[in-house]
Parts: sequence; C-alpha cells; structure tokens
Amino acid sequence: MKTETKTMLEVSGLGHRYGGANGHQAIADLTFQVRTGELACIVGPSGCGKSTMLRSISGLIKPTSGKVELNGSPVNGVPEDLAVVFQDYSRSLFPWLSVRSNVEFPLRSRGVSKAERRERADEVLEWVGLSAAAKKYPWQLSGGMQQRVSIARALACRPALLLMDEPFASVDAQTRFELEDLLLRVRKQFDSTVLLVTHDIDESIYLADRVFVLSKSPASVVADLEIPLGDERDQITTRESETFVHLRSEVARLLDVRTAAAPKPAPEAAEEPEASEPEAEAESEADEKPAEAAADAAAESDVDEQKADADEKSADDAEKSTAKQWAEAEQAEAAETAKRN
Ligand SMILES: Nc1ncnc2c1ncn2[C@@H]1O[C@H](COP(=O)(O)OP(=O)(O)OP(=O)(O)O)[C@@H](O)[C@H]1O
Repeated sequence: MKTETKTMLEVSGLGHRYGGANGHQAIADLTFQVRTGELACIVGPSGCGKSTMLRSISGLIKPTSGKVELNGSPVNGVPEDLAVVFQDYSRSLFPWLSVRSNVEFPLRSRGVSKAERRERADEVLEWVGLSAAAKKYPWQLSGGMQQRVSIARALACRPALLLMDEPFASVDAQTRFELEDLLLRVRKQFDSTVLLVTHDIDESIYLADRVFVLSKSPASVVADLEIPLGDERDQITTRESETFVHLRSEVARLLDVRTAAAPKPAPEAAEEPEASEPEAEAESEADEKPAEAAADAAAESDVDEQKADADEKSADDAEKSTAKQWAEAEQAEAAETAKRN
C-alpha cells in the first residue's frame, strides 16, 4: 500500500486532565502525524490514556491542551468524515435493526438518499463477506461477524479517517487473525487511512505501516517506528520473519515488557448473552461456518420468537446507551417501516 506524504491527522501537544486543575492528567503531551493512506497503530500500556486520546481525536471530548487537525482543519466536535469502530460490538450495534439497517443508520443523519444508502450498504457488506446476512439481526451472528458489521458500518460513511479502539480484543484468537486480514484487504480496497489502538504488540506490527509506542500514564509518544514489512502480509510467514521478530522485541523493550517472547494466553472470547438452546446451537454453528451458512442457520430459526427476544434484549441494552441515540434509532426505524407499509 502506497501512502502519500500528505498529512491526514496532526496531533500536537495533546493533553487531557479529567476533573479540572487538580484532576487526573490522563495524557500529557502527545505529538504525532498520520499520513494519508497510512495504517498507523498506537500501542501502549494499560491505562496510559489511549481511549482518552481517541476521544480527543474524534471530538468526543475537548482536550485541555494541544490541538488536533484533520486534513488541515481543527477538530472541534465530531467531524463528519471520521468513523470509529469500538471494541464492544455488542453495544455499538442496534439489536432491533437488521444488519443492512445498522450499516445504513449513520448515513441517514448525513443526508444520504435512501437508494444510495442501500447501494453503499450492499457494497460494504459484500466487501466484508456478509452479503448473505444483510437481513439478519446482529444477535443472530457470531461475535466476529458482528464486528465485521461494525467495520462495514464505519466504511459505509467513507470516512477520511477510520479510528479503531481495540477492535479485535473481544473475539477469539483465530477470528482475530481473520479480522486483521480483513482490515488489511478492505483498507487497500478503500485506500483508507486508519489509526488503530491496540494492547497487542504483535497485532500492531502485523497491521501497521507505522507504530507509535506510548509511555505509561500520562501518555506521551516514546517511539515512532516505520514497519518495513511490505504490502503482502501473512499470519504465519510475516510473523516468523526476522524483521517482525526484531520489531516485536524493540516494541517490547520500549514498553518494558519482559515477557514479550513468552507464548500469550488466547484472548477471552466475547461474553455473549445467554441464549436458549436452539439459539445457542445456531450461534455455535455460526462460529464455525462461513457467513452464508450462518445466515441460513439463522433463517431456519423461528423468526417471531427471535424478534420477541430481541425486543426484550433491546429494552435491556437501551438502558445502557444514551437515550437520545436510541430514541433517534427507534424513530428512524418507525419512519422506515411506515414508509414501507
Ligand atoms: N471520565 C474520566 N474521568 C476521570 N478519569 C478518567 C476518565 N476516563 C479515564 N480516566 C482515567 O484516565 C486514565 C487513562 O484512561 P484511558 O481509558 O484513556 O486509558 P487506556 O489506555 O485506554 O486504558 P485501557 O488500556 O485500560 O483501555 C486512567 O487512569 C483512567 O482511570
């Protein structure tokens, strides 16, 4: 992937203190640039301020010092041409909307016409291998498939910059590898600029053109490493290469991780809500089979019963999310349904 020399994201002296003058300094003095077309990873110790940094970059919080510029314009509030993929897919997707409606949802507030919304949703769903699951609901899909929906939804907005906050931390190890490769493929297809935060040293090196290593809290950038691993990466041969092994040791040293070479325990699978027996069967099949087969399995189940379950689940989830966002989703869906009838 060829990156341009133009700067897409410029972060200068970024700092944030929670709770006023005597509060907690979460990030201190972050300065770095991400070039157009680049996939940059941020790796840092737990609690060093990675999420605070992403919230500042995405305009969700106003940093107490420094500045953020996207394509030369200061970020004050959430920019339209920026999309975020979070770790917790189960809370970021609307359970009562189909996969396709979830993907189309952010396009509504951007004033994209209905026909174009459909076209874009179908296009990105194809790219992430979920065309056959377009009419399903998120809770009918495995965790990895749900995260693919989140990625599709972000890409449908055609963001100038895609921010990803530990996007693969809640899936099992094999699915994580598949999603990493999916990201590499779609970023090529879209020519995307991506800033991805991860705890995982190996993941940062495998994915990135450039890795920024952060210090302990309050975070600052301690190293900016080019990753000369080329465009074609492979989960086995790339990770075995001398360059990869050397970089891994270098990042581990910078992070002062003494156990970097030791085998890591497999990440815990995402916590799934308890399912009734038929649903549990469908879910475990969905984990093992490709998207089409999983969609077929879900289609065979009793749709009415699942809808009732979804209503119950959505009521529960709604309490956890911001009231405004969920109310907007309900209204938009009701309007859609009214139009259809
Ligand atoms: N809203 C808040 N109010 C006060 N302190 C906060 C708030 N959010 C985060 N912090 C504190 O700021 C520091 C950085 O938190 P942040 O979540 O940004 O780190 P992180 O690197 O993303 O953490 P992790 O690796 O565990 O995901 C932590 O000490 C945290 O307790």
